[in-house]
Amino acid sequence: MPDTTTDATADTVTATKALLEVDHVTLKFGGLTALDDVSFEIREGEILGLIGPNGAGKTTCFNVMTGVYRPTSGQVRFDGTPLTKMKRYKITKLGIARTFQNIRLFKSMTVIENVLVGADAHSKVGFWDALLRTPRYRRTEGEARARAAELLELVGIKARHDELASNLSYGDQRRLEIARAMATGPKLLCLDEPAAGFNPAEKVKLMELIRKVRDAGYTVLLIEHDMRLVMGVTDRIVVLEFGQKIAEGTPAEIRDNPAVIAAYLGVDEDAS
Ligand SMILES: Nc1ncnc2c1ncn2[C@@H]1O[C@H](COP(=O)(O)OP(=O)(O)OP(=O)(O)O)[C@@H](O)[C@H]1O
Repeated sequence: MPDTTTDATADTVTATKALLEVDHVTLKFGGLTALDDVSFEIREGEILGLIGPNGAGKTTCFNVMTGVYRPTSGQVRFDGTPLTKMKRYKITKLGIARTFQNIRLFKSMTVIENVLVGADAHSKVGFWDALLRTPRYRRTEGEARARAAELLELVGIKARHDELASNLSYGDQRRLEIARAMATGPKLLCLDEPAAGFNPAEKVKLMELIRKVRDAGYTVLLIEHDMRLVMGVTDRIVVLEFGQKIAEGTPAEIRDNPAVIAAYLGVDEDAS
């Protein structure tokens, strides 16, 4: 686990390649500029936090990265490939997965079935293979189940694989959402406020899980309101305010940044 508060670690992170690049992205909703010439990158293997006060543009930025919105100008590149005109399912196939602020599970399916739905999005088995239950289909299905079980193990809910998703606690439903997103085989996992509604003990467990996910080889983007969680788990942080990037750096740098403090305290930077 890298200690990202040291300069040496910051240098190490700098040396890794950019997995996703947000390049001068502007997005307008009618007269409102939700993102204003925003640029930053997510580096392979890091946990990047995207923070900012309410309405700063975090979700919009997330939606641009995952193909929900197209930027008015600028470009997003993933592994060097421009995403700007790509359909959402193609973006998933390229290797970007996300969870949602409001949990979106199939509540009447079992826990493992929810993960298998995610895996299906990535499956190479065709319609006829599935219909005729060909050996190729059965082999693939077996592999998908084993993989789904591994993911449930990773997020800590394997013992409950046969339960209905609706029977899980709120915290475990969020864990299941993460496992389902990981089942699409992403390189980049985007978590949209995963700690919403969590108590402090659940937040500590979530931090452990996020680190575990990164240590398993994923790059993680985290939008989160809880500062303690963001500061405790990320390698770097990008801060938005009124659609503009106002700061970028390690948690220690962000904590001491006057523009960030002013944005969060709601005071005028010049007056502070
Ligand atoms: N679909 C939309 N149509 C019009 N305006 C929108 C739309 N989505 C977001 N906005 C506006 O864009 C700005 C940025 O919103 P966004 O939801 O990205 O902020 P946020 O940082 O995620 O906020 P929060 O922390 O409250 O979730 C806000 O002023 C919001 O009202």
